[in-house]
Amino acid sequence: MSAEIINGKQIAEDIKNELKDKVEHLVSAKGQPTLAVVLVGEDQASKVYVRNKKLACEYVGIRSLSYELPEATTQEEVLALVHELNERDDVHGILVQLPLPAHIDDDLVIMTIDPRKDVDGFHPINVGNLSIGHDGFVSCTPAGIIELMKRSQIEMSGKNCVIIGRSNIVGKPIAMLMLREHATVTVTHSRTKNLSQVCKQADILIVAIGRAKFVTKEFVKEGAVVIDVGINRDENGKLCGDVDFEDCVEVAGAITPVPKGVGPMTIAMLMSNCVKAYEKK
Ligand SMILES: NC(=O)C1=CN([C@@H]2O[C@H](COP(=O)(O)OP(=O)(O)OC[C@H]3O[C@@H](n4cnc5c(N)ncnc54)[C@H](OP(=O)(O)O)[C@@H]3O)[C@@H](O)[C@H]2O)C=CC1
Ligand SMILES: Nc1nc(=O)c2c([nH]1)NC[C@@H]1CN(c3ccc(C(=O)N[C@@H](CCC(=O)O)C(=O)O)cc3)C=[N+]21
Ligand SMILES: [Mg+2]
Repeated sequence: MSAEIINGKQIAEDIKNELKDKVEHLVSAKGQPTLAVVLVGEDQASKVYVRNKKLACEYVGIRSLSYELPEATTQEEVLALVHELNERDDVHGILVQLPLPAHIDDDLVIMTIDPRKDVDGFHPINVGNLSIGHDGFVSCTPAGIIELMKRSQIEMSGKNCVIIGRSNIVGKPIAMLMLREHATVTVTHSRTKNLSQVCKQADILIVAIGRAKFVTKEFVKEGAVVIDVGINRDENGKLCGDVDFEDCVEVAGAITPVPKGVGPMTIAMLMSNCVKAYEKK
């Protein structure tokens, strides 16, 4: 039996269409919803994401302002720009593409963003609200994973969920969200012993490591749901996930591909957060 392949691209399209409708009805006296995107330096992958974000904005009816700054931009200059965007009434969302160049402190920049404009959900206020179950911005990739499962009728309540990765932008927030969905959650990382055996207990396995095709079928229980967050290049330079798709598709019950899985959902949820920031204004 081969797994159901979850079409993240299609679900993301559905969400963007819903948002486009919503924005059409909302836009009136308040002016157009606006996202400011800040990119520092020449990272090629970042440029691709930023372009995808702009295209999504255009589609949904969100105005995007883009600030593409040279690698040599100082921390003070980035902070000054964030302050300026915080102050502007016509800017509803601010996204500073990570990672920033090494001479700039990511945490300091994130903390400077007005939490009400923090559509990435990275500010400590938003992270705190998520962990105590209060309303706020939830980071886009984890929010996208939950939405993907809901719209694919995947039951989360009472299920055994194992996450590989404990980063602030994926592993930790997805753990909080899966708890909120009443899953039993295990978070694993590079010091976890017997990783494949722990993963094999999972009904839902979420993988966010950053290593091409790391997860093979030895990690996957028969019929499990496998969510692949990884974005890597394989030995031929082709985009691939952290999961060895060809190997795992045989044992999993459902699986997300890379590309066209979690990635497009991240962008759809960013659009959703921008509309939310605009509505709250
Ligand atoms: N699709 C999307 O929208 C997005 C995709 N990504 C992708 O997801 C992946 C993960 O990103 P991110 O969370 O930022 O990465 P980080 O590098 O911040 O975190 C990686 C995590 O994986 C763990 N890890 C590394 N090696 C192993 C190993 N051999 N065994 C078990 N655990 C291991 C690390 O453990 P430890 O903490 O012990 O070091 C760490 O917790 C990347 O490929 C990234 O490109 C990221 C964001 C959005
Ligand atoms: N402040 C900030 N917020 C982020 O949300 C953020 C970030 N920084 N830095 C980098 C990561 C990564 N990320 C992705 C977004 C879309 C795709 C995506 O659209 N992927 C397509 C393929 C894209 C391609 O062709 O390369 C897919 O998987 O189908 C992937 C990864 C957001 N991130
Ligand atoms: Mg840095």
